Amino acid sequence: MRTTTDTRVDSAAEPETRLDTEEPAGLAKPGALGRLFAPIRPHLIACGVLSALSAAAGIVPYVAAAEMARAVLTTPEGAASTVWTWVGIGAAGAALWLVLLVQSSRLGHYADAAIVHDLRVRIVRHLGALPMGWFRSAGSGRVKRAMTGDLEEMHEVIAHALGQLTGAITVMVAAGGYLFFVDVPMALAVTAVLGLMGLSYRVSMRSMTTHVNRLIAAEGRISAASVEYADGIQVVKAFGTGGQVLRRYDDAVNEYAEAFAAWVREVRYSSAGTRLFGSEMAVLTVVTATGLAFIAVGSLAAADLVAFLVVSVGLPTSILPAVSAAQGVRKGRMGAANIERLLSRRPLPEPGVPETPRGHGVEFDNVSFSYDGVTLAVDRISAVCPPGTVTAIVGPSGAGKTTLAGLLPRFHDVTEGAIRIGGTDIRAIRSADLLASMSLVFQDVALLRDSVAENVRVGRPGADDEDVRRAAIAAQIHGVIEALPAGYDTPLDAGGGALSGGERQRLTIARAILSGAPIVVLDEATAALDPDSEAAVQEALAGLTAGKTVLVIAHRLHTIAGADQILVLDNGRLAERGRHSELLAKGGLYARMWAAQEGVTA
Ligand SMILES: Nc1ncnc2c1ncn2[C@@H]1O[C@H](COP(=O)(O)OP(=O)(O)OP(=O)(O)O)[C@@H](O)[C@H]1O
Repeated sequence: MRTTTDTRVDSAAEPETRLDTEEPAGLAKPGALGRLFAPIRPHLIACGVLSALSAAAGIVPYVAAAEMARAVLTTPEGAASTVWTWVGIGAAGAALWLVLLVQSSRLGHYADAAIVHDLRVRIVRHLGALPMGWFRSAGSGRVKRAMTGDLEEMHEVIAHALGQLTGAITVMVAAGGYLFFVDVPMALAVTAVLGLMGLSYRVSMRSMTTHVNRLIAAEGRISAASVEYADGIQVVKAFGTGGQVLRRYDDAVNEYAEAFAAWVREVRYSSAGTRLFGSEMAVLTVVTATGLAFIAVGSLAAADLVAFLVVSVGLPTSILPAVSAAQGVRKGRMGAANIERLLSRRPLPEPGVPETPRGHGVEFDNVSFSYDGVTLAVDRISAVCPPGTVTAIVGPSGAGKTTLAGLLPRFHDVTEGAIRIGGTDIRAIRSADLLASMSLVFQDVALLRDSVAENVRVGRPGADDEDVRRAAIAAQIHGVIEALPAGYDTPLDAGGGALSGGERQRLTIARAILSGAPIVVLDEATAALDPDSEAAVQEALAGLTAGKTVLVIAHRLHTIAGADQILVLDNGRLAERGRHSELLAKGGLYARMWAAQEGVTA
């Protein structure tokens, strides 16, 4: 079965599946940020206004200091009252700066909490409505990125970057205005230094998107190679393929380092220019040199130079946060684009007027399905699976067994034909009811980070401890659970911790038994279990499947020799159908597969 948690190295190596037709991260319709932030626009505007006012108030103490100096230096005798007035103005500015800063930060964080919560709920609801097949194709990394990384970028923009940007712009305008008011030629000299800083910054950011996308792609390959290594560690160790996997990891790391080095190489001069022209040292040097020269020729008063020294030297420190804020906004735009793309994925269509199936027999009626719209993974298959019978699906690897079985719980919707349960098209059944009507037991056993009891109770939330115990007994796992350190209360990690493969599978069988769903879709484990475990699993399955409509994807034919009907798939088509003895007598594909397996196992 092709699943996201398969332990096969080859499947883990696939960076993208053909189903996942998303554009690369970050390349999306512009304006995503604005659209996602629409519900909190009034808050953001208020936050921006408060940040701007706070930044303007923050300039006042500097201006006050400069004005005091000018007053004292130009008219020392009558300066006292002017000085005290500016002391008052400066103090009021400082107090206002603090109050407004706290208010704008409070508002920003409030808006942030509201929108991030809103987006989280929307994402979770949307993920709940997406077809299961999407999760299998996109992988857990995509889901994790939307729930964590992309949302963090949003937080960065709302809670920090917007305030920093508006603040920096206000400082530039307010302080610049004051400096032009004091002396135009000097103000032009300061503008020239800061202009050079802006120019260098623009040059260094010219090809940022290209470099960032290259880095993101390399990062993706590094994490794919790490997951591949961790997921396939058993195969890697057993077959000594570690070298090959590690080489892929090395290549990805080298590509990342090379991408980074290329970026650094390209921007080394422009970045240095940004730092140099954006430093207090540069502004101080230019202001002092130009100011003294102007004083020497009599075009500038010494008092005015003091004003420039007080106000302009602090400008780079106020403006530089805007540089990182601008980057934060860029990243936020990428995160918003990713979230918007996820939210725009088509959910599983729900029926307008849901129907209730009359019975639990399953019928595949001329069913076809294609992942890529070109090749049919399932090609016009018809079969009837009456209630209380076992239908086995067999066939070579890639024949379409997993795909066909996955169409029943609507992991994907059929491309053509129909699947019916109790005579009702599954697309006319509410998806929650559809899933409640079946137990899915897959080989990539999904366990929760919770106690053993809760892991079984997932089958029927609200079931009491006695029901859980009875299900565990029927699934032949009760004895194993009792032997665990804390019995049913033993915590499990997602991988199942101390439980063996067979035990983990029996735990999910217990879960399915507890659910009591009338249809069972089962993917038999491909990994060979030891004879004792296999016998226990088979007994557990007998407890699960009695009286149900059972569909089993079988890899080891001897386990389904007693099935009521066997569908033999080949290349997406139904090659043969019948009971074990009939198919053997036919001497076709099934008989050949049987001979090959018996030959191997004999
Ligand atoms: N998510 C997917 N996206 C695109 N193609 C897929 C996807 N999953 C399976 N396929 C393709 O569909 C075809 C049928 O695959 P499927 O996994 O159903 O076969 P299978 O009989 O279950 O194989 P196996 O026994 O190896 O699990 C194969 O050609 C496979 O490459």
